[in-house]
Amino acid sequence: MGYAQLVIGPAGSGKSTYCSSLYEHCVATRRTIHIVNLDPAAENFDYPVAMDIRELISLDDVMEELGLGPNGGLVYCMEHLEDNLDDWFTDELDNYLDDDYLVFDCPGQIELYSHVPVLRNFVEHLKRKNYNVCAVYLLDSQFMTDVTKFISGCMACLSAMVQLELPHVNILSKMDLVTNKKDVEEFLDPEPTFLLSELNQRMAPQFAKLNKSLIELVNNYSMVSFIPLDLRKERSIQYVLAQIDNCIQYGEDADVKIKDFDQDDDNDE
Ligand SMILES: Nc1nc2c(ncn2[C@@H]2O[C@H](COP(=O)(O)OP(=O)(O)OP(=O)(O)O)[C@@H](O)[C@H]2O)c(=O)[nH]1
Ligand SMILES: [Mg+2]
Repeated sequence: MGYAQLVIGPAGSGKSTYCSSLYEHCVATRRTIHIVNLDPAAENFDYPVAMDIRELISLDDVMEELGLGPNGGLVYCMEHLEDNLDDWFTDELDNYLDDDYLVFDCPGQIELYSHVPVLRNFVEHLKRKNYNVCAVYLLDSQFMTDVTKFISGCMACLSAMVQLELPHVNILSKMDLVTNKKDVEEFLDPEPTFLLSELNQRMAPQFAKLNKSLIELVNNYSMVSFIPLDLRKERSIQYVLAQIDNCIQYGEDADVKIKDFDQDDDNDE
């Protein structure tokens, strides 16, 4: 059984930075993880890149040869990855062991999470290869200071969840930039009634019915819950990682292995 995090979220929400901090955390705690770059437009990396979509296809070539812009080019690259799941990607995956832990640093284009089925098929492929997969959705805490942004952030997140049908952990990134923690805390695990009254206050009366439906929708998918992440704090990274590990049942198997190992040791004596 392998383990995988699919790190997703809007452009600039901090996905790649999260991946590199997670990598450093794992080095410090002597844990092995491999970070995979799935963003054909990425250029600089603060983590060692275990697999790289840019080895499969070049965004510059695609844009030049097909006359596509950066976003169309990216979608083309991702679809090319989809077409190569059974060969290039499977070959790459074969370099890793059954119990390895992979973290996929995804591009931020929102269409990948709303209606382009590439990531969905990518996840299905990982599952077929016996990986436990968890979606890690990053939302920038800078956009969490008022209820309308919160709801729109939730809707984008929800559309990703409906697409991917994966267990997910929602993270509020860049908490170090939040000066007034109180403003954000209101939105970490909010009561639906609080959200509704905030929303009604913000918007004209004719939206009351729509507001109610929106809050019900977000609430029914039980996804209005975010874990704050402050990358300056080791404890914060550790907590987030523990939640994700729990989601993909990572620790459970590891415990069994340590026990097996100890027993072998005993036998040797
Ligand atoms: N202060 C602060 N800045 C951050 C944090 N995480 C990311 N940033 C900054 O936010 C910007 C975007 O971060 P990235 O990690 O590249 O975001 P991304 O989600 O990978 O972006 P795309 O791949 O373009 O979608 C960079 O300037 C980062 O330095 C954080 O925790 N704190
Ligand atoms: Mg990135």
